[in-house]
Amino acid sequence: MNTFPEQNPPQTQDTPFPQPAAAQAYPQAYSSTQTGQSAEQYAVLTQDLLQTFGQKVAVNHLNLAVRPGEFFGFLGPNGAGKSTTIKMMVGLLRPTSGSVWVGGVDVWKDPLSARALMGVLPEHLNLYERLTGREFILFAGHMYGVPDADVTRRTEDLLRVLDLANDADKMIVDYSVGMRKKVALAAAILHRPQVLFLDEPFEGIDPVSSRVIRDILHELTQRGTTIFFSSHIMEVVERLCTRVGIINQGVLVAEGTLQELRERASGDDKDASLEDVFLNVIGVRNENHNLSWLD
Ligand SMILES: Nc1ncnc2c1ncn2[C@@H]1O[C@H](COP(=O)(O)OP(=O)(O)OP(=O)(O)O)[C@@H](O)[C@H]1O
Repeated sequence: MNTFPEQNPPQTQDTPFPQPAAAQAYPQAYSSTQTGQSAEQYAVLTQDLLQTFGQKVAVNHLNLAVRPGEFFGFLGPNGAGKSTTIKMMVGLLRPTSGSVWVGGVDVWKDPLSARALMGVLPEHLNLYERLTGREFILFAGHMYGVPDADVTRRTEDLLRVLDLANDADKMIVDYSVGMRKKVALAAAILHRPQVLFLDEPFEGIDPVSSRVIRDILHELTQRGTTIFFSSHIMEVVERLCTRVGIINQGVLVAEGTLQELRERASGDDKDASLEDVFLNVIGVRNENHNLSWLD
């Protein structure tokens, strides 16, 4: 009996890249989730995840397996389905069908246990605008049941390293885009989550804070946290990620280490950048992009 698909469905678009392969990379994940045996071996596991909005298939039978401690970069062009996938993974958007496990917990069957294991920086930040930055981070720590003394100490540490200490007593409504993102990030990591989901964490962040955040994320993975993040910034993904998945039109079109993706997507060009690989995988061709009316 094998009801689980071996691969993601065929791509809707003609690309030079072979079929992706969470199911090939981690076949045991997919052979035994049917019997409920192996989800706990994975930090994040999706099985046949589908999301439709009317006629639009935003995420198309996604099968993805992320191992504990991996730094997984999730790439795709605008509208590819990254945020929709992350929302289904973290319990913000119920899948049309399919399953998601985080830390072995079925997110849609046991959402409270799953949420306790994760930290989330969503695409659209929904912050308590009338709290100060410090109050918001303290509040998040208490919500996750972190002991009082730890909440206080970690909050002050995070405010300091994220360069928010001078604005800690200002209300969030008066924060800049980057400051809001940093305070949301602090709230997402204070309880030392097992799995951290970040949707575009570097958007609107200055280079100094960007470096600090990269260092914090690296440190978290060194200490066992799994990170699943989406980004359009190829250099950051290239520098940080141990594995990368590329989604296009809701379909996972490539997955692997950077080296594997380079070899598969760019043939002999072993020095191809992630940007080259990305453009190759999603099938971008060199076309004339001139605007004739600018002449
Ligand atoms: N609530 C919704 N209702 C209808 N369509 C939606 C909804 N949310 C997302 N979509 C559609 O689903 C597709 C995937 O959107 P999604 O936000 O997941 O893309 P993305 O990869 O995160 O894009 P970006 O990089 O631009 O943030 C898009 O076509 C989008 O218009």
